[in-house]
Amino acid sequence: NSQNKENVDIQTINNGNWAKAYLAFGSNIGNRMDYIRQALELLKNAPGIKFTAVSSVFESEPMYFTEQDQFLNGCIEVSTSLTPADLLKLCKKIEYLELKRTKDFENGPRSIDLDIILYYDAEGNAVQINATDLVIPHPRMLERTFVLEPLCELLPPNVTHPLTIEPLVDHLQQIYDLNKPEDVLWKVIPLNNSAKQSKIDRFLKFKSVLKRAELTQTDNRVTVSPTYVMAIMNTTPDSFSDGSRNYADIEGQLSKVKDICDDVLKHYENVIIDIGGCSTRPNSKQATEEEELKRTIPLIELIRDSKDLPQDKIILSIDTYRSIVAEKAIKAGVNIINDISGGSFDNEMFNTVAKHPNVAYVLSHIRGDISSMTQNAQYNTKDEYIPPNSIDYIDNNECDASNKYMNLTRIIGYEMSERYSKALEAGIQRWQIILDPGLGFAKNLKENIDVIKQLPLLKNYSVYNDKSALYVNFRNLPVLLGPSRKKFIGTITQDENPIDRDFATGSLVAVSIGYGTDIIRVHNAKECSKSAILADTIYKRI
Ligand SMILES: Nc1nc2ncc(COP(=O)(O)O)nc2c(=O)[nH]1
Ligand SMILES: Nc1nc2ncc(COP(=O)(O)O)nc2c(=O)[nH]1
Repeated sequence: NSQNKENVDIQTINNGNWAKAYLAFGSNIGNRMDYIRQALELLKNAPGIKFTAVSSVFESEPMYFTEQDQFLNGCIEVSTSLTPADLLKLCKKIEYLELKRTKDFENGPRSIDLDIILYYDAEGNAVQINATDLVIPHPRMLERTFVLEPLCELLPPNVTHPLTIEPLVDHLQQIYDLNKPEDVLWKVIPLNNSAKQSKIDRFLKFKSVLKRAELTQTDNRVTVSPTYVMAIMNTTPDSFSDGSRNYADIEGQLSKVKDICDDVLKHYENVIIDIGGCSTRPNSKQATEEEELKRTIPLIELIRDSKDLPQDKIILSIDTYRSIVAEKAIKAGVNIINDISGGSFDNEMFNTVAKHPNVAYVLSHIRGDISSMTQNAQYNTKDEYIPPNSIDYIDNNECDASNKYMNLTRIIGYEMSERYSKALEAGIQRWQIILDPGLGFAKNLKENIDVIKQLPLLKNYSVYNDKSALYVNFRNLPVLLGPSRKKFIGTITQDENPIDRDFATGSLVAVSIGYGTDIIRVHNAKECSKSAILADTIYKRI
């Protein structure tokens, strides 16, 4: 298939010398995530292999032989100097020798399965093989959403199947159009089991489908699974909204945590509690690291030690931009690092998160730092959304001033895609990442409103960065919004005092869910959970 200039062709992605292969992994026995991580590690360290990208992880219904447990599936992109036959040998060695897989019968349960799906030679031409032990392209890939969905996270929409010459995204859509529920996957974010928690696999789970928007008659991927409520537990004396004076009274905080759990678990199966020991209000005085640790670690330990809290329903998050605080909080039992700085305030943050692949990471958009972000809120946008002029809306903005940006989401999306690429370079896995466009961080009233209204665009954003030859899309990445009690609400509702903004925040919770947010971060968990469950009932039940 001929590729014209602005198309992204495999050759340019393929850094010119080695071959490029796409593998699919699957596991449905034991600690599936562990098997997958071990297989990735073995692959990464194998001679003749260069890891270039890993997709999200999905939970899928077993196909063909359905009397078995659900699988975890995903895809891997590698550069390789191995021939297809040697690459197959390596996969088998990893499956059977290293990870002691036993194959009882076709399509039966397995600890790990590594399949070669596609293989492109050094010139970027798709290789076809039809041997008894190896068929490339994989003969059953076009009937499997658990292969095509992760593959479409790694490959731009113009990449076609070598035999059908049809775009992979179209093959995937054809399966979805059959409307078989078992084909719709759960996108999962694996969460660590700290010693005190039950041993079961823990995940954040999101299910999305393509839905035609009545007004625009365009198809957008929308989430149809329940929203996660992230309840704010600020332990700072000056946090601008709940002014909790009782940050030193740790028993008092524990009882507040109990109340939050009661309030949210009345409507949801899980509750995320976001513990913050250092205010991030614009121009606020920053607590020292030592002070932040004192305010947060003991509380995390107390929560995780508490016998009368529903541990397997509580997901703990720490709101910090400091890598040391993040590391200690993970040891104390948090599952999510919520970093408002997108890893830009502390050069060690990405490396720290990369060491814990079963800890989720909120990658937020910001410009400048706590004291300078308000001056950085200039975005030269126009109101109408003019999509990028390349295939299927792949942006290719060079991030220089000369470019006439058309739209806020293209600016924020591009800037987030750069942080995303840096995070992956540092070894963070795509499956760990939650996106947050950062309401109130280097944004004025108009931008905050536009961020919410353009959420469907951000969730479908993709960019091919000419400089880094990197294709990035945000497909299946969950989005978190934190509108609660913020200044832009007070400006519109004329509520000077943040504590008076809860009712308005409740409205904004519903609006945010309507525009597709997957996680909502709120102060008043009791009242906002009601807004959330109401909005979920309207917008998210298919
Ligand atoms: N959901 C799901 N179902 C499955 N059924 C059969 C096989 C066997 O695959 P093979 O034909 O590539 O060995 N793999 C899976 C899988 O990975 N996920
Ligand atoms: N992920 C995320 N975290 C945040 N932490 C603090 C604040 C500032 O608000 P607060 O001081 O009321 O917590 N806002 C966010 C936000 O919007 N997103």
